[in-house]
Amino acid sequence: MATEGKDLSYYDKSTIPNGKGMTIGLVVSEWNEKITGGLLSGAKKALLDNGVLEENILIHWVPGSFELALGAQYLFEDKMVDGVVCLGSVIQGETKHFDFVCHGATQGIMNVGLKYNKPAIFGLLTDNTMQQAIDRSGGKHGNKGIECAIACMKMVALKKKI
Ligand SMILES: Nc1c(NC[C@H](O)[C@H](O)[C@H](O)CO)[nH]c(=O)[nH]c1=O
Ligand SMILES: CC(=O)[C@@H](O)COP(=O)(O)O
Repeated sequence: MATEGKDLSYYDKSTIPNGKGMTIGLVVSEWNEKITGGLLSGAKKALLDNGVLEENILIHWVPGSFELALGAQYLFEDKMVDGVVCLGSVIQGETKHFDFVCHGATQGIMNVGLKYNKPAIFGLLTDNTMQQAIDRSGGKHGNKGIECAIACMKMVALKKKI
């Protein structure tokens, strides 16, 4: 199922663990800041709405999506975070650069979560157009930031349960 027809902002609150004891990092790309700022707003609100204390939400900006994984690694290495949500927006330009940024960011985010055995959530929008990015960062398809914050909370809770 594509994003079309899915509301990225929807979640069943009854399935969300209480976030009171969780510390969550939000690493955000400066590139396409209007888009990533929307993702950040959604993610932060979702965490707060489900019990995560504001002082336990650690927000850090990195230059671009290619740096998201290293930003997450800094948090895993130096802070007692339970999980990190990586938020970025890559929009196709004239060249193949889009492919390399997306690939590098994707592999990096996956690998850092596996390395630290903690959730590093893939909040990267990889869009053909700015409108597609707008639609997925609080527009007609909802907010990928909300989806990713909820995914992070669920994975943190799962790790504690196992
Ligand atoms: N074109 C986009 C970029 N490019 C920058 C890279 O992410 C990286 O910061 C640079 O190559 C230096 O290492 N980043 C995005 O997040 N979105 C883009 O559309
Ligand atoms: C994803 C990118 O890096 C891209 O926006 C850069 O644009 P271009 O491919 O036209 O150089």
